Amino acid sequence: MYFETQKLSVGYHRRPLIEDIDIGIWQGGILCLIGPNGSGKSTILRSITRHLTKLGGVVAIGGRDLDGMSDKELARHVSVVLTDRIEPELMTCWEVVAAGRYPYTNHFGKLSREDQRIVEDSMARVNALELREQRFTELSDGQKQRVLLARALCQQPEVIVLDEPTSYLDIRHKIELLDILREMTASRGLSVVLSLHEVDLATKLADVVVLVKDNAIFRCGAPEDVLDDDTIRQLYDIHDGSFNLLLGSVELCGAAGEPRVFVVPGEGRGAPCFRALQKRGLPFATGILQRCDVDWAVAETLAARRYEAESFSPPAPDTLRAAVAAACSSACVVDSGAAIGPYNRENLELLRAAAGAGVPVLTLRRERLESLEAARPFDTVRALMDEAARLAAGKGGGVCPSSGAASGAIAGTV
Ligand SMILES: Nc1ncnc2c1ncn2[C@@H]1O[C@H](COP(=O)(O)OP(=O)(O)OP(=O)(O)O)[C@@H](O)[C@H]1O
Repeated sequence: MYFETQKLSVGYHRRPLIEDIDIGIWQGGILCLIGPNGSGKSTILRSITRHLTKLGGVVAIGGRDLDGMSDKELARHVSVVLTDRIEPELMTCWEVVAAGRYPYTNHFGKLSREDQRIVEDSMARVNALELREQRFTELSDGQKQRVLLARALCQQPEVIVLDEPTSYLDIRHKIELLDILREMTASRGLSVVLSLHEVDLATKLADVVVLVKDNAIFRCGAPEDVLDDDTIRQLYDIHDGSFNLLLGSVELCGAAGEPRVFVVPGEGRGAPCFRALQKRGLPFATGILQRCDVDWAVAETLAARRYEAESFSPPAPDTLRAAVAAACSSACVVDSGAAIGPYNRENLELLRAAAGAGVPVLTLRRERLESLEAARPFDTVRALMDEAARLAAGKGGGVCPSSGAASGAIAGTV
């Protein structure tokens, strides 16, 4: 490993917070700490960079113990972007970035032409050149973050340490930051050690993730091997709602209770309907859901009841029968508008059965489906859900299907 810690112990007032930290990353690699608030990520990063005195162990770069380096020497090897907001009175952004050249300048701190070129280049890399004459204290948090990154790059370090560098950045600047780090690791062999709160970004950026929890390194390894939905639930003690790593999406807790609305999903079109129902506090059932559909992952958390089939397969007859019965006894059925083909034709049967049983079918579909003329089209999810909510509250005045009608529909379907 190019950068590594051996039996590192970190903490405050001589009291260890985390001990025996053995982590490392190769030249050109990215190591990312993730974990809940207060788990110790910043403490580890500050101890690595000597902003905090470590309580024991070794931090080394290229086999050299950092303890043996002067501050200036350390600054040539390691640069740092921490969460502390520096407030340099009256300094322009150019001057803040130029301060990153101090490990290379003489006693008078005079910048050579080459130094000036590097400052300019670093600012250009983070798209901050237009801020050069502005006072640092007058920038937004996101702009400050970019200027501080430019300063860290300007130090031309071998290792860059960043504590939650994305926290103030909008989506575009987050992507840009991650691109810059990836480009620097690939082109210059820079090693990166950082902490992130966005687990999904960590999976996309890091070569190694270190999961920090309960005063210990909980797990460590390649994100592909270490991170899954279960591990994340454990890491963050998630009980309500869920996090889906594949989609990088957080889902809140779904409404519990007897479903009054039935959603026919597919192609990810079910998910916006599920979320709209969740926001209205309406429990819903959904089917037929295929495991390969992204709707499946969202429904797993939000649906009160699910009727499922294996990927690219028809549902089991019992499942279909139960789904039809559920749809036919709902206050309304929502057709999310997914294309119907050989692998999900049962969903069309389901819609027809519900319509045949007199259940209002509300659809987001643009084209009318054959033998589903009774479906009421809606242009927006919101308008449709307003109607679904009205019907679910029993204000529809529509037909409440008799059990006879429902069973007839089921018999005709299956
Ligand atoms: N200066 C300090 N003195 C004593 N304890 C501290 C100090 N700074 C932080 N701590 C404690 O150390 C623990 C770890 O804090 P740390 O800031 O490292 O967590 P973190 O994982 O970076 O959290 P977050 O995700 O919220 O930034 C916390 O319990 C915190 O209260």
